[in-house]
Amino acid sequence: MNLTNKALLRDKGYIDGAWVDADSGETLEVTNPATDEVIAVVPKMGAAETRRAIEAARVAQKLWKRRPAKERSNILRKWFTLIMENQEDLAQIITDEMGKPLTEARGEIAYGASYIEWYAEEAKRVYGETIPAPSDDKRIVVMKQPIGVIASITPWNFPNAMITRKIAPALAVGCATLMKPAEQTPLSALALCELAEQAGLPKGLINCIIGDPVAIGGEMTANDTVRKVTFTGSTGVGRLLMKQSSDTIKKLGLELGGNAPFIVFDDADLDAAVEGAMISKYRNSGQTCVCANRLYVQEGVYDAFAEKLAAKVRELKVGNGLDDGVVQGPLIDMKAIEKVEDHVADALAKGGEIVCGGKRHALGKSFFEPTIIKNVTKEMKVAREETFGPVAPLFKFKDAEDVIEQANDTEFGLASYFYSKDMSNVFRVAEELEYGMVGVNTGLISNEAAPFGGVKQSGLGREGSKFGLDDYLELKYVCLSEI
Ligand SMILES: NC(=O)C1=CN([C@@H]2O[C@H](COP(=O)(O)OP(=O)(O)OC[C@H]3O[C@@H](n4cnc5c(N)ncnc54)[C@H](OP(=O)(O)O)[C@@H]3O)[C@@H](O)[C@H]2O)C=CC1
Ligand SMILES: O=C(O)CCCC(=O)O
Repeated sequence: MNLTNKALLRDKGYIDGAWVDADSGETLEVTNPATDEVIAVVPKMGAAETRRAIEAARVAQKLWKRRPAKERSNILRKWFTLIMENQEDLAQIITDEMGKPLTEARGEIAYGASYIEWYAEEAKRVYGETIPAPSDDKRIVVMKQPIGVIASITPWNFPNAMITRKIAPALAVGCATLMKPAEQTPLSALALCELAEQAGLPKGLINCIIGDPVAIGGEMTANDTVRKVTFTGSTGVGRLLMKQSSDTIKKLGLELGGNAPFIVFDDADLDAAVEGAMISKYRNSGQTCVCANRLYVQEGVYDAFAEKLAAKVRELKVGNGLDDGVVQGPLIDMKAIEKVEDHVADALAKGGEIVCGGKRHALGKSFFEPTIIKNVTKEMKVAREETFGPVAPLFKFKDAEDVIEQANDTEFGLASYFYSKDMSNVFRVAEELEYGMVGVNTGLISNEAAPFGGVKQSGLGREGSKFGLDDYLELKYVCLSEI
């Protein structure tokens, strides 16, 4: 990897301010999915290292929570500045370890850093309240206090931003943290630790454990010192962590799977809808939990939308994310390719028709052709499961009632999108969609000022915005009585 700032390429875990190997000496290889090249070898840690990180965080938090909010804010601000100064190198690390095109990786660095900047500011605004008491001899004071030690587990699809979105609010309010990044993308996490250290974050407040997910997750959830587990990833693992956390009654933040509907009404601006679909569906090659998974197009514009979308999709350049002009990188691994192939084959067997793409890309490895399928029905896997790949299945619908029922017919409830110019339709549909987030006439909804999160089996809690701060705070009620 050809980085300007070589200090960013760390290949050890980070516990209590020290760069460390696994107790066992075992290691994991990090590979570039575009080339299959091994780009780093990192330690494979387990429960014992996790316990040490938790203890370091416990000790560090005692002092950190007492630091004035302004001091915590200044350190976070410095961290933000360092990240932006190193944006190019950090973006290259992302592209090398998970494949997304460099332009998207640069965007992720700015997006991830925006959560640190935002929470550096919000750190100073953790207001309590006084409440009028029901009797004259009492006063009710409500204070907000940091929860304590926070453990985070994050996925490979946003190796930087999913970490900062969790760690920044935690540190801002006075919590201490330990993180377990996905084993496919530990390098972005370690680079963030390096820059946090350079920003002056005291040791023990941020720790990074890489390795066996079952052992690390087991310790994080069983250990009483950890008061909150925050996770982004599949619903299956989220459910498991929730079960495991029940013995110690932890708070949970869960950002889980989605099955986002993207609805185009007859009255929509069709070009805008196509542009939104391109962003929402093909961003990160379809590998985000808010990616459009089911595209519902009203009868009157179905064929026109399919044609316009296909014209854009055929232009997408697939390849190594470091190469000029590439906008679609490889999928994360061959398991991901097999899932996408299975969804496409299932749709074709049940009457779906390929408009473009539909198979592995000629480049080989885990590259897949950007794909559109039409004549899709609710019996197909693409209707029920998150494909997590560059496949746009087009469903046809009659009217608003019909499409709302189909859109809500899923156990998931993360992101949803629709395009319409009729204001009465806009309000009604936005209210009726059972989702935590609704994009109206836009395919891109994520930013640091907005509450990101889902309903139903898409998770618990919100990340980003002023609401995201509350997830790292406990309310303490103090009752003052006259004597
Ligand atoms: N909501 C979202 O943003 C995401 C959704 N997904 C969905 O999940 C599917 C599978 O992707 P995958 O990457 O396997 O997602 P996972 O949920 O398996 O992985 C997410 C994180 O959880 C960790 N993990 C896995 N098993 C456990 C466990 N038993 N205890 C504690 N931590 C665990 C992983 O570690 P390790 O890497 O070491 O296995 C990783 O850090 C995707 O196809 C997609 O549908 C995936 C990623 C993000
Ligand atoms: O896929 C995810 O894990 C969610 C991140 C995407 C976003 O923040 O828009």
